[in-house]
Amino acid sequence: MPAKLSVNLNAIAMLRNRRDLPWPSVTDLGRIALDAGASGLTVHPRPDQRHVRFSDLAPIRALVDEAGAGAEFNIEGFPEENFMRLVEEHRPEQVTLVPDDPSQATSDHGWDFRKSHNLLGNIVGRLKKLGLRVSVFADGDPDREALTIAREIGADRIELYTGPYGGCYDNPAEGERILETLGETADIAFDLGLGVNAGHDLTVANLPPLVARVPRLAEVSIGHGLTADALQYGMAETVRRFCRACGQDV
Ligand SMILES: CC(=O)[C@@H](O)[C@H](O)COP(=O)(O)O
Ligand SMILES: NCC(=O)COP(=O)(O)O
Repeated sequence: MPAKLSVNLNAIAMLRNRRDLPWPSVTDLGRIALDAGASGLTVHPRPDQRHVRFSDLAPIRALVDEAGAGAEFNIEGFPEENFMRLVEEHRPEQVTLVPDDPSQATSDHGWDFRKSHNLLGNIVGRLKKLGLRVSVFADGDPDREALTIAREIGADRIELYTGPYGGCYDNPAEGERILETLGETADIAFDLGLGVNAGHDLTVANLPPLVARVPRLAEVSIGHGLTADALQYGMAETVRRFCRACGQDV
C-alpha cells in the first residue's frame, strides 16, 4: 500500500499569524487538502502558539470527522501536561511524540530512547488507555537496542526524522548515504513489529527515493515543502484573480 499523506497545517497557521486576520484559513486549506486526496491533517501545537493555535484544534477535528472515510488527525508535540490536555480533548487518531524544547525553532532530532524510557513509558501508557495510536520521533540511526525500547514502552510506530535527508537537496551523495541509514532504521523497526512514518523537510523531489527504499512506509507528514509548492503553483492563477479585481481584462 502506498504511503499516506498527512498535510501539516503549521506553516499555513504561521503565515496567518502575521496579521490579526483569519486568512490564510487553516480549515479552508485543510479541507482543500482532504478533498484533493490527503489522508489526514497534522498539527504541531507549540506552547507559545506561534504556529497552530490551541483554538484551531476543534475546527480541524470537526473537519477530519466530516471527511470520514478513514481520514486521520495527527497531533505532534512534546508531552507536557498542557499537550496531554489538548490530546485528551481533541482525540486525534494518532499522537506523535517529539522531544522538542519550547525554544527550538523547529523539530531537529528524535528521542534518546535510553534517557527518556521512563517519561515515554508513562506517557505512551496514558495515550494507549485513551485508545490512540502513538508514534515516536526517531533519528535515522539503525540502533536496534534503542528501537527495542521504543517497542517495549508500547509505541505503535516510529516517525523517522528526515530533516538531515531533506537538507541534502544540493548534495545527492550525502542524501543517498542518509537515505540508507533511514532505510536501515526502518528495516529494524519493521522487524521489531513497529510501523514507520516519516517527516520533516520532505518534498516532491526527495519523496520518491524514500518510498522506494522504505516501501512499507505508512505515512508521511509534510508542511513546509508542501506549502511552498502550493504558493508557487497557485501564484499565477492568484495574480490573474487580483488583476481582474483591479478591473484588468486578463
Ligand atoms: C515533528 C516535525 O518534524 C514537525 O512537527 C515539524 O516540527 C513541523 O512543525 P513546524 O513546521 O512548525 O516546525
Ligand atoms: N512530522 C513532520 C511534519 O509534520 C512536517 O514537517 P515539515 O514538512 O513542515 O518539515
